[in-house]
Amino acid sequence: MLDYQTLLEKTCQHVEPFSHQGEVATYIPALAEQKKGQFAIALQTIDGKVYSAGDVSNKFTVQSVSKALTLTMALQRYGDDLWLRVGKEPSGTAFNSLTQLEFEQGKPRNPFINAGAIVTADALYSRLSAPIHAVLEKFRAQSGNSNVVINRTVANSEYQHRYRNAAMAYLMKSFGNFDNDVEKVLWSYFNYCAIEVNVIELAKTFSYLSNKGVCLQSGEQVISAKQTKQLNSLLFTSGLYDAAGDFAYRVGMPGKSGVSGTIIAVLPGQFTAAVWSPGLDSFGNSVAGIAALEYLAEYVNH
Ligand SMILES: NC(=O)CC[C@H](N)C(=O)O
Repeated sequence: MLDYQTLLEKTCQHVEPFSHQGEVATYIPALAEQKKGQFAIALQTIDGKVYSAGDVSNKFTVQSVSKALTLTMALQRYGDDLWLRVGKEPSGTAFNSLTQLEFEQGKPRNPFINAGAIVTADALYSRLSAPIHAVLEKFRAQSGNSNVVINRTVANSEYQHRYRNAAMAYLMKSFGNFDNDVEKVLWSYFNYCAIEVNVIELAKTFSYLSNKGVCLQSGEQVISAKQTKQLNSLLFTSGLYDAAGDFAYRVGMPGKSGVSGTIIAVLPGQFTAAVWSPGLDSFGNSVAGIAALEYLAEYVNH
């Protein structure tokens, strides 16, 4: 097998043409300013070593990748009771689809589509006195960078253009699956999405997913080894929305994507990887990001 550093550099070369493909997200105006043609990749192995290549110092907002961490924090507090409010099945619909929610009485299919993450944010809101601060602090502790911040421009832009997410949240409220003030919970959700990192920080934040629930930076047992397996299974079936099957087939690892063009991928017992490239396919997933992980997957043992 190639050593990781060489592999990441080869991956960068391989995906260069893909990094110009796709479209940057425009439905959040502040994200529309991202430029295509950029690419970065990092991974942290379970012995704590970090490898990276490409535009490594570039910052981006985590977007829906935050859903994996907020789900983790909700599982810490609710355990399996969380599943009374959100399902575990793949949705087969877009991340921001409303239709299923009406048919299924306001219970979102899974915690990774927007509706599921918003109801998870509502659950967290009930248990935390300062939820935005708590999630940000978690990112800081697990990324090993105490200076991680929230991009206020992106958070405000998302809140201003919140119509679809607000529609989902109010629909859930109408079905009785929402406990707190909708606007306050939405604001917290957008702040989680607007946390800003680089690929190294992001890979490190999710090291616990490849390391039986133990964060390599903080040393904390974040969730149990069993819950980690369960969370990885859900990422495998639903982390890339209605493209989860294609991603599973091409990459073969649990993953979570975000509309800033970032994706994390987990190889349990080996490493957590993070990629970023802003050009998105029609499912809202990074074109070069998926191509990179597909390439990487050919060279690693799993
Ligand atoms: N897929 C995503 O990354 C979506 C997250 C984005 N903040 C939204 O709510 O629309």
